[in-house]
Amino acid sequence: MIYINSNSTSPYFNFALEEYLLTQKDLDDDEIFLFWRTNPTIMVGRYQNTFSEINEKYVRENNVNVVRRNSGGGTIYTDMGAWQFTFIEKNYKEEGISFDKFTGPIVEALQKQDVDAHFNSRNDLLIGNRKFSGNAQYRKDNAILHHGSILFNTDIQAMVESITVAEDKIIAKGIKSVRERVINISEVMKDNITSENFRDIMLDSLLKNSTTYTLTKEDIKSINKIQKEKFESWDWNYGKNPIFNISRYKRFNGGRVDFKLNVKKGIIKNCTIEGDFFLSGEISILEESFIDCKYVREDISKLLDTLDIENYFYKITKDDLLECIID
Ligand SMILES: Nc1ncnc2c1ncn2[C@@H]1O[C@H](COP(=O)(O)OC(=O)CCCC[C@@H]2CCSS2)[C@@H](O)[C@H]1O
Repeated sequence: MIYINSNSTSPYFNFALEEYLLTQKDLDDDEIFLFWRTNPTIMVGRYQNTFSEINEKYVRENNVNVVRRNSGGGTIYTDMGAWQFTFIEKNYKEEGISFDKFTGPIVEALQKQDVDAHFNSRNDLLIGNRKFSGNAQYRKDNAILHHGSILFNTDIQAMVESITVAEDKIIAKGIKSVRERVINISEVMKDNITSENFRDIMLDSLLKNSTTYTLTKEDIKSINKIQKEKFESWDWNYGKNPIFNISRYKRFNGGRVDFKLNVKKGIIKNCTIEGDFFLSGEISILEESFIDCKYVREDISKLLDTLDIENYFYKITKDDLLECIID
Protein backbone atom coordinates (compact mmCIF):
# COMPACT_ATOMS: atom_id res chain seq x y z
CA MET A 1 0.00 0.00 0.00
CA ILE A 2 1.15 3.54 -0.74
CA TYR A 3 0.48 6.30 1.78
CA ILE A 4 0.17 9.89 0.60
CA ASN A 5 0.30 12.58 3.24
CA SER A 6 -2.10 15.34 2.28
CA ASN A 7 -1.34 18.31 4.49
CA SER A 8 -4.01 20.35 2.78
CA THR A 9 -7.05 21.21 4.86
CA SER A 10 -9.05 22.27 1.80
CA PRO A 11 -11.90 19.84 1.06
CA TYR A 12 -11.79 20.98 -2.56
CA PHE A 13 -8.14 20.00 -2.87
CA ASN A 14 -8.60 16.70 -1.07
CA PHE A 15 -11.56 15.61 -3.20
CA ALA A 16 -9.59 16.59 -6.30
CA LEU A 17 -6.63 14.57 -5.00
CA GLU A 18 -8.89 11.54 -4.57
CA GLU A 19 -10.25 11.88 -8.09
CA TYR A 20 -6.78 12.38 -9.56
CA LEU A 21 -5.45 9.25 -7.86
CA LEU A 22 -8.49 7.21 -8.87
CA THR A 23 -8.76 8.26 -12.49
CA GLN A 24 -5.45 9.71 -13.71
CA LYS A 25 -2.40 8.73 -11.72
CA ASP A 26 -0.72 5.34 -11.75
CA LEU A 27 1.66 4.49 -8.92
CA ASP A 28 3.80 1.41 -8.24
CA ASP A 29 1.14 -0.11 -6.05
CA ASP A 30 -2.57 -0.67 -6.73
CA GLU A 31 -3.55 0.33 -3.20
CA ILE A 32 -3.40 3.90 -1.93
CA PHE A 33 -4.28 5.34 1.47
CA LEU A 34 -4.95 8.91 2.62
CA PHE A 35 -5.73 10.36 6.06
CA TRP A 36 -6.79 13.99 5.97
CA ARG A 37 -8.86 16.73 7.58
CA THR A 38 -10.51 19.98 6.60
CA ASN A 39 -11.54 23.43 7.70
CA PRO A 40 -15.24 23.61 8.61
CA THR A 41 -17.02 21.94 5.69
CA ILE A 42 -20.32 20.47 4.65
CA MET A 43 -19.85 17.46 2.37
CA VAL A 44 -22.98 16.76 0.35
CA GLY A 45 -23.64 13.38 -1.27
CA ARG A 46 -23.35 12.98 -5.02
CA TYR A 47 -27.10 12.72 -5.64
CA GLN A 48 -28.40 15.19 -3.09
CA ASN A 49 -30.00 18.56 -3.53
CA THR A 50 -27.52 20.88 -1.83
CA PHE A 51 -30.08 23.56 -1.02
CA SER A 52 -32.14 21.10 1.04
CA GLU A 53 -29.12 19.95 3.04
CA ILE A 54 -27.55 23.16 4.29
CA ASN A 55 -28.44 26.03 6.57
CA GLU A 56 -27.54 28.67 4.03
CA LYS A 57 -27.49 31.61 6.45
CA TYR A 58 -25.22 29.86 8.97
CA VAL A 59 -22.93 28.62 6.22
CA ARG A 60 -22.58 32.10 4.76
CA GLU A 61 -22.05 33.89 8.06
CA ASN A 62 -19.54 31.35 9.35
CA ASN A 63 -17.59 30.71 6.16
CA VAL A 64 -18.33 27.01 6.07
CA ASN A 65 -17.17 25.32 2.86
CA VAL A 66 -19.81 23.46 0.89
CA VAL A 67 -18.70 20.71 -1.45
CA ARG A 68 -20.34 17.86 -3.31
CA ARG A 69 -18.54 14.50 -3.20
CA ASN A 70 -18.21 11.95 -5.97
CA SER A 71 -19.77 9.35 -3.70
CA GLY A 72 -23.43 8.80 -2.81
CA GLY A 73 -24.88 8.89 0.68
CA GLY A 74 -25.89 11.76 2.93
CA THR A 75 -24.52 15.05 4.18
CA ILE A 76 -21.86 15.28 6.86
CA TYR A 77 -20.07 18.12 8.62
CA THR A 78 -16.31 18.09 9.23
CA ASP A 79 -13.76 20.41 10.80
CA MET A 80 -10.22 20.18 12.17
CA GLY A 81 -11.44 17.86 14.92
CA ALA A 82 -12.51 15.24 12.38
CA TRP A 83 -10.37 12.95 10.22
CA GLN A 84 -11.19 11.40 6.89
CA PHE A 85 -9.61 8.22 5.58
CA THR A 86 -9.55 7.17 1.93
CA PHE A 87 -8.73 3.76 0.49
CA ILE A 88 -8.22 3.51 -3.26
CA GLU A 89 -7.82 0.20 -5.08
CA LYS A 90 -7.04 0.47 -8.77
CA ASN A 91 -7.73 -3.16 -9.50
CA TYR A 92 -10.79 -4.20 -7.56
CA LYS A 93 -12.40 -7.49 -8.45
CA GLU A 94 -15.67 -7.46 -6.49
CA GLU A 95 -18.97 -6.21 -7.90
CA GLY A 96 -21.17 -3.52 -6.37
CA ILE A 97 -20.83 -1.82 -3.04
CA SER A 98 -19.44 -3.42 0.10
CA PHE A 99 -18.13 -1.58 3.14
CA ASP A 100 -16.67 -4.24 5.47
CA LYS A 101 -13.35 -4.64 3.75
CA PHE A 102 -12.43 -0.99 4.28
CA THR A 103 -14.07 -0.29 7.62
CA GLY A 104 -12.45 -3.43 9.11
CA PRO A 105 -8.92 -1.98 9.54
CA ILE A 106 -10.33 1.22 11.08
CA VAL A 107 -12.41 -0.74 13.60
CA GLU A 108 -9.36 -2.87 14.42
CA ALA A 109 -7.12 0.17 14.95
CA LEU A 110 -9.70 1.68 17.29
CA GLN A 111 -10.25 -1.52 19.22
CA LYS A 112 -6.51 -1.59 19.93
CA GLN A 113 -7.13 1.70 21.76
CA ASP A 114 -9.99 0.11 23.69
CA VAL A 115 -12.58 2.01 21.68
CA ASP A 116 -15.53 -0.33 21.25
CA ALA A 117 -16.35 0.47 17.62
CA HIS A 118 -18.59 -1.55 15.31
CA PHE A 119 -20.19 -1.33 11.85
CA ASN A 120 -23.97 -1.05 11.47
CA SER A 121 -26.06 -2.40 8.63
CA ARG A 122 -25.81 0.58 6.27
CA ASN A 123 -22.69 2.74 6.26
CA ASP A 124 -21.92 3.85 9.77
CA LEU A 125 -19.37 3.05 12.46
CA LEU A 126 -20.84 3.34 15.92
CA ILE A 127 -19.89 3.34 19.57
CA GLY A 128 -22.93 1.94 21.35
CA ASN A 129 -25.73 3.31 19.20
CA ARG A 130 -24.03 6.60 18.40
CA LYS A 131 -22.26 7.32 15.15
CA PHE A 132 -18.71 8.59 14.84
CA SER A 133 -18.06 7.60 11.22
CA GLY A 134 -19.99 7.75 7.95
CA ASN A 135 -18.72 5.82 4.95
CA ALA A 136 -19.24 6.00 1.21
CA GLN A 137 -17.72 4.66 -1.97
CA TYR A 138 -17.66 5.08 -5.71
CA ARG A 139 -16.21 3.21 -8.62
CA LYS A 140 -14.57 4.08 -11.88
CA ASP A 141 -14.00 1.19 -14.28
CA ASN A 142 -11.87 -1.34 -12.36
CA ALA A 143 -11.03 1.02 -9.55
CA ILE A 144 -12.80 1.69 -6.28
CA LEU A 145 -12.57 4.52 -3.78
CA HIS A 146 -13.84 4.12 -0.23
CA HIS A 147 -13.80 7.05 2.16
CA GLY A 148 -15.01 7.52 5.70
CA SER A 149 -15.15 10.19 8.35
CA ILE A 150 -14.00 9.88 11.95
CA LEU A 151 -15.30 12.33 14.53
CA PHE A 152 -12.55 12.89 17.08
CA ASN A 153 -13.38 16.22 18.70
CA THR A 154 -15.55 18.00 16.18
CA ASP A 155 -17.65 21.01 17.15
CA ILE A 156 -21.05 19.29 17.33
CA GLN A 157 -22.88 22.59 17.86
CA ALA A 158 -21.51 23.84 14.52
CA MET A 159 -22.50 20.53 12.89
CA VAL A 160 -26.04 20.84 14.20
CA GLU A 161 -26.34 24.40 12.95
CA SER A 162 -24.78 23.82 9.52
CA ILE A 163 -26.76 20.89 8.22
CA THR A 164 -30.51 20.52 7.92
CA VAL A 165 -31.71 16.98 8.28
CA ALA A 166 -35.06 15.96 6.83
CA GLU A 167 -37.63 14.92 9.41
CA ASP A 168 -38.14 11.51 7.78
CA LYS A 169 -34.46 10.69 8.27
CA ILE A 170 -34.50 11.56 11.96
CA ILE A 171 -37.54 9.31 12.38
CA ALA A 172 -36.03 6.49 10.31
CA LYS A 173 -32.94 6.48 12.54
CA GLY A 174 -35.09 6.31 15.68
CA ILE A 175 -33.49 9.44 17.07
CA LYS A 176 -34.62 12.88 18.08
CA SER A 177 -31.78 14.97 16.67
CA VAL A 178 -28.42 15.05 14.95
CA ARG A 179 -26.76 15.78 18.28
CA GLU A 180 -28.26 12.69 19.86
CA ARG A 181 -27.03 10.56 17.02
CA VAL A 182 -23.31 11.35 16.95
CA ILE A 183 -20.36 10.90 19.28
CA ASN A 184 -16.78 12.20 19.33
CA ILE A 185 -14.17 9.50 19.94
CA SER A 186 -12.28 11.74 22.38
CA GLU A 187 -15.23 11.29 24.75
CA VAL A 188 -14.43 7.61 25.20
CA MET A 189 -10.62 7.59 24.98
CA LYS A 190 -9.04 6.94 28.34
CA ASP A 191 -6.07 9.28 27.75
CA ASN A 192 -6.46 12.97 27.11
CA ILE A 193 -4.87 13.25 23.66
CA THR A 194 -4.89 15.83 20.88
CA SER A 195 -6.37 15.31 17.45
CA GLU A 196 -2.80 15.09 16.05
CA ASN A 197 -1.88 12.40 18.61
CA PHE A 198 -4.96 10.50 17.52
CA ARG A 199 -3.89 10.66 13.86
CA ASP A 200 -0.42 9.37 14.77
CA ILE A 201 -1.86 6.43 16.71
CA MET A 202 -4.20 5.53 13.83
CA LEU A 203 -1.47 5.78 11.20
CA ASP A 204 0.85 3.68 13.30
CA SER A 205 -1.65 0.88 13.23
CA LEU A 206 -2.89 1.33 9.64
CA LEU A 207 0.39 1.84 7.81
CA LYS A 208 2.05 -1.51 8.34
CA ASN A 209 4.10 -2.49 5.25
CA SER A 210 3.35 0.69 3.37
CA THR A 211 5.57 3.08 1.46
CA THR A 212 5.14 6.83 1.19
CA TYR A 213 4.71 8.78 -2.02
CA THR A 214 5.22 12.54 -2.15
CA LEU A 215 3.17 14.49 -4.68
CA THR A 216 5.25 16.18 -7.35
CA LYS A 217 4.75 19.68 -8.77
CA GLU A 218 3.11 18.11 -11.82
CA ASP A 219 0.75 16.10 -9.63
CA ILE A 220 -0.28 19.24 -7.77
CA LYS A 221 -0.84 21.12 -11.01
CA SER A 222 -3.23 18.43 -12.26
CA ILE A 223 -4.99 18.24 -8.89
CA ASN A 224 -5.45 22.02 -8.80
CA LYS A 225 -7.06 21.84 -12.23
CA ILE A 226 -9.69 19.33 -11.04
CA GLN A 227 -10.13 21.38 -7.88
CA LYS A 228 -10.85 24.61 -9.79
CA GLU A 229 -12.87 23.20 -12.66
CA LYS A 230 -14.97 20.79 -10.66
CA PHE A 231 -14.96 20.81 -6.86
CA GLU A 232 -14.86 24.59 -6.45
CA SER A 233 -17.45 25.27 -9.12
CA TRP A 234 -20.97 26.44 -8.31
CA ASP A 235 -22.34 24.15 -11.00
CA TRP A 236 -20.96 21.02 -9.41
CA ASN A 237 -21.78 21.97 -5.82
CA TYR A 238 -25.24 23.45 -6.30
CA GLY A 239 -26.18 22.51 -9.85
CA LYS A 240 -29.26 23.53 -11.72
CA ASN A 241 -32.77 23.17 -10.38
CA PRO A 242 -34.78 20.79 -12.52
CA ILE A 243 -38.18 21.78 -13.88
CA PHE A 244 -40.71 19.23 -12.66
CA ASN A 245 -44.39 18.80 -12.00
CA ILE A 246 -44.33 15.50 -10.13
CA SER A 247 -42.20 15.11 -7.04
CA ARG A 248 -42.25 11.88 -5.06
CA TYR A 249 -39.97 10.42 -2.44
CA LYS A 250 -39.70 7.43 -0.14
CA ARG A 251 -37.16 6.27 2.39
CA PHE A 252 -35.91 2.69 2.23
CA ASN A 253 -33.20 0.75 4.11
CA GLY A 254 -30.77 1.80 1.41
CA GLY A 255 -31.61 5.48 1.79
CA ARG A 256 -34.07 8.07 0.56
CA VAL A 257 -34.94 8.36 -3.12
CA ASP A 258 -36.51 11.51 -4.60
CA PHE A 259 -37.96 11.42 -8.10
CA LYS A 260 -38.59 14.73 -9.84
CA LEU A 261 -40.47 14.16 -13.08
CA ASN A 262 -41.61 16.47 -15.77
CA VAL A 263 -44.63 14.76 -17.31
CA LYS A 264 -46.32 16.22 -20.39
CA LYS A 265 -49.45 14.61 -21.86
CA GLY A 266 -48.78 11.50 -19.74
CA ILE A 267 -45.23 11.05 -20.99
CA ILE A 268 -42.09 11.56 -18.94
CA LYS A 269 -40.04 14.32 -20.55
CA ASN A 270 -37.48 14.86 -17.84
CA CYS A 271 -36.34 12.90 -14.79
CA THR A 272 -34.05 13.84 -11.91
CA ILE A 273 -33.22 11.37 -9.17
CA GLU A 274 -31.90 12.73 -5.88
CA GLY A 275 -31.25 11.26 -2.43
CA ASP A 276 -28.73 9.81 -0.02
CA PHE A 277 -28.57 6.34 -1.61
CA PHE A 278 -25.46 4.58 -2.90
CA LEU A 279 -25.18 3.74 -6.57
CA SER A 280 -22.69 1.70 -8.52
CA GLY A 281 -23.37 3.11 -12.00
CA GLU A 282 -23.96 6.45 -13.68
CA ILE A 283 -27.08 8.27 -12.48
CA SER A 284 -27.50 10.11 -15.79
CA ILE A 285 -27.97 6.83 -17.67
CA LEU A 286 -30.71 5.87 -15.25
CA GLU A 287 -32.39 9.28 -15.44
CA GLU A 288 -32.32 9.31 -19.22
CA SER A 289 -33.87 5.88 -19.48
CA PHE A 290 -37.13 7.30 -18.08
CA ILE A 291 -37.46 9.85 -20.84
CA ASP A 292 -40.35 9.11 -23.22
CA CYS A 293 -41.73 6.38 -20.95
CA LYS A 294 -45.46 6.67 -20.22
CA TYR A 295 -46.23 7.65 -16.63
CA VAL A 296 -48.31 4.51 -16.02
CA ARG A 297 -47.48 1.69 -13.63
CA GLU A 298 -47.19 -1.09 -16.20
CA ASP A 299 -44.81 0.81 -18.47
CA ILE A 300 -42.62 1.97 -15.62
CA SER A 301 -42.52 -1.57 -14.22
CA LYS A 302 -41.44 -2.92 -17.62
CA LEU A 303 -38.79 -0.24 -17.91
CA LEU A 304 -37.43 -0.99 -14.44
CA ASP A 305 -37.18 -4.69 -15.39
CA THR A 306 -34.70 -3.78 -18.10
CA LEU A 307 -32.54 -1.69 -15.77
CA ASP A 308 -31.08 -4.27 -13.35
CA ILE A 309 -31.95 -2.09 -10.36
CA GLU A 310 -30.58 -4.43 -7.67
CA ASN A 311 -27.11 -4.13 -9.20
CA TYR A 312 -27.37 -0.37 -9.55
CA PHE A 313 -28.61 0.57 -6.10
CA TYR A 314 -27.33 -0.58 -2.73
CA LYS A 315 -30.17 -2.16 -0.71
CA ILE A 316 -32.97 -0.73 -2.89
CA THR A 317 -35.08 -3.02 -5.09
CA LYS A 318 -37.08 -2.63 -8.28
CA ASP A 319 -40.33 -2.80 -6.29
CA ASP A 320 -39.08 -0.08 -3.95
CA LEU A 321 -38.51 2.24 -6.91
CA LEU A 322 -41.85 1.40 -8.47
CA GLU A 323 -43.57 2.23 -5.19
CA CYS A 324 -41.64 5.47 -5.00
CA ILE A 325 -42.39 6.57 -8.56
CA ILE A 326 -46.03 5.71 -8.99
CA ASP A 327 -47.76 3.49 -6.37
N1 LIG B 1 -18.39 14.02 10.15
C1 LIG B 1 -19.37 13.20 10.48
N2 LIG B 1 -19.07 11.92 10.79
C2 LIG B 1 -20.03 11.05 11.12
N3 LIG B 1 -21.34 11.35 11.17
C3 LIG B 1 -21.69 12.61 10.88
C4 LIG B 1 -20.73 13.59 10.53
N4 LIG B 1 -21.39 14.74 10.26
C5 LIG B 1 -22.69 14.49 10.46
N5 LIG B 1 -22.90 13.21 10.82
C6 LIG B 1 -24.16 12.51 11.11
O1 LIG B 1 -24.40 11.61 10.03
C7 LIG B 1 -25.64 11.95 9.36
C8 LIG B 1 -25.53 11.68 7.86
O2 LIG B 1 -25.42 10.31 7.67
P1 LIG B 1 -25.60 9.63 6.24
O3 LIG B 1 -25.53 8.16 6.44
O4 LIG B 1 -26.79 10.19 5.55
O5 LIG B 1 -24.36 10.13 5.37
C9 LIG B 1 -23.08 9.75 5.58
O6 LIG B 1 -22.71 9.22 6.62
C10 LIG B 1 -22.15 10.07 4.44
C11 LIG B 1 -20.75 9.63 4.70
C12 LIG B 1 -19.74 10.24 3.76
C13 LIG B 1 -18.36 9.99 4.23
C14 LIG B 1 -17.25 10.55 3.40
C15 LIG B 1 -15.97 10.44 4.10
C16 LIG B 1 -14.90 11.18 3.47
S1 LIG B 1 -15.49 12.47 2.66
S2 LIG B 1 -17.34 12.17 2.98
C17 LIG B 1 -25.87 13.39 9.73
O7 LIG B 1 -27.21 13.75 9.66
C18 LIG B 1 -25.34 13.43 11.16
O8 LIG B 1 -26.29 12.87 12.04
